[in-house]
Amino acid sequence: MPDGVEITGPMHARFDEILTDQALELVALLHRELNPRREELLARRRERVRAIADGGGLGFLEETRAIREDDSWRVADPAPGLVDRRVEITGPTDRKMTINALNSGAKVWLADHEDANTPLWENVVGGQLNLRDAITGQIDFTSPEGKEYHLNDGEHATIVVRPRGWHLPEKHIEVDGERTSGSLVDFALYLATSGQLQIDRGQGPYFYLPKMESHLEARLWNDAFVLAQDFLGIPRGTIRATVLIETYPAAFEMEEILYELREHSAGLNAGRWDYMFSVIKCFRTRGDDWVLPDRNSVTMTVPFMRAYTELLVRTCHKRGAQAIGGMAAFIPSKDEKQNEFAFAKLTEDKTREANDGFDGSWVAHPGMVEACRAAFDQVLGDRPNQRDRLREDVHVTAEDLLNVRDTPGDATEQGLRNNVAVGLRYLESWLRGSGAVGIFNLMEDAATAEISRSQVWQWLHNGQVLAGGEKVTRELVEGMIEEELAKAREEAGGRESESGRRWDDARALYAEMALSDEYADFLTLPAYERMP
Ligand SMILES: CC(=O)SCCNC(=O)CCNC(=O)[C@H](O)C(C)(C)COP(=O)(O)OP(=O)(O)OC[C@H]1O[C@@H](n2cnc3c(N)ncnc32)[C@H](O)[C@@H]1OP(=O)(O)O
Ligand SMILES: O=CC(=O)O
Ligand SMILES: [Mg+2]
Repeated sequence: MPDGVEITGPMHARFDEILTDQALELVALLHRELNPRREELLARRRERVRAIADGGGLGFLEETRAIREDDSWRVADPAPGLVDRRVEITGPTDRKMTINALNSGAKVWLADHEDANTPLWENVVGGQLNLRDAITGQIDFTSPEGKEYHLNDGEHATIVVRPRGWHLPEKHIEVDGERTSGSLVDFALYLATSGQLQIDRGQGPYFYLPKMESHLEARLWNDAFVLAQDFLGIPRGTIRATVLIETYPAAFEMEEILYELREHSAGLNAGRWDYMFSVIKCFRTRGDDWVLPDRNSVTMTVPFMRAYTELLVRTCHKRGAQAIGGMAAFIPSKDEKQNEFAFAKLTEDKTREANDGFDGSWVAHPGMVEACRAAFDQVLGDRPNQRDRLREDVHVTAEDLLNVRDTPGDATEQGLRNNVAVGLRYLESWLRGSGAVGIFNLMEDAATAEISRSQVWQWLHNGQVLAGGEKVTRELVEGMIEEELAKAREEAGGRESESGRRWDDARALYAEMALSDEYADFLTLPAYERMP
């Protein structure tokens, strides 16, 4: 074990293949060099939230105007495997999903250690083992029912790993007695154990970077890339990273984020669900102009969402970067009518993105890959992307990005109940180690769960009156929590079949997240403390 490094989680079978001396040395190096800055940047986030609560706003930065006005810089050309990204599938890195995602026909697989993953120690290290086995072609799986899974002979999706966001710690690897950063752990373990294998296959270690709130956080990632490449003897610029623009502050720093990462950049993605969460979070105490209607009525065509995606495409293409669309949360359903609806909505969503200039987009389920591809084929044809579509017609202002007031739709009793029902079901699943789950025919993950609890918090603390005339009160929400918990328990098979279930923990956590006066920055932080 390298000096100062301690593993506090169990060493299960084959964990030593991932927790190698070299990988842990890299974790230690990155922790010692970068963790103090990570802590400072997290403190800056808290200051910014305080400033907004005190009446401050968001806007394009004066101090980086020169970067925005300098037309001479571009990001790196797309790396092998990332030239054509018209359809990308996302999902957790368990063994079965890994095989299914790689076989799905998508161009890219976002192998997720963020929104779709509970950072259980077994998932953190086990996911890396699955990735490595997939890259060496030695992955197969037999389900408890006896179904066998192997990689197909054909082309497989390019692997792009999404490490945890800067806010999340890793408690099972300590350096000098301190918890490490989940981001740096996920990044270092993948790079050290699979990076060279990917290079040898003619691709590279590729990442999706989540939940950043400023270009300084992008600079921190870039510094991690440079340090890690030098440490491992990998040429600079080999790593490529696509940044999710999924926080409100980051929407004002898109160009700066591309600039910081330019030799490693693979573009930007519209992380629409976390974006919505961040909008609620940033302005949650600022009154009626900032209150969003029911989650399901905040579509991509409402003014503030439209401004954000238009600016994202414009910014990327101006700098030669790819613009990747957001997640359509629709998943196939066994109900024929519901299924038709899901496919129609997905096609509408992907067609709009393709017409707007996006180079590709996300789906949550293998059953949706073809529909997304078809929508992009219509626009791209044989071209691998449409980076040449500059969208010089787009002129988005700060006011456009901030125009939440003109979002149509109501806050309804049904919307409130749906937030409670989804949040409880999701948290129960998360606490059992499954961070992505299909609920009421939609994909739910950490980002959508954050919306559900934040919206309840905002409506309650804003004294929101629902469309039917009822005011959102603590008693109303508490009553719904009990009712929806009872329904969820019943649907899951009743109390007799509850062994291993965590309904009571989910109720306690949801109530804390939605009702307490002190708003928690991320629900995954207190949730993580409830995990072994
Ligand atoms: C806001 C954001 O960040 S979005 C990105 C993060 N979120 C995600 O990545 C969620 C990805 N999606 C999923 O995890 C899943 O689709 C779920 C959990 C929502 C639904 O999964 P299931 O309940 O298994 O759906 P369903 O039964 O229809 O799946 C059918 C098959 O497709 C597979 N499958 C479903 N989704 C995926 C996926 N994303 N990747 C790989 N395989 C998948 C299932 O494993 C299953 O395989 P099997 O038939 O061999 O058993
Ligand atoms: O990560 C994606 C999102 O929408 O959130
Ligand atoms: Mg997200």
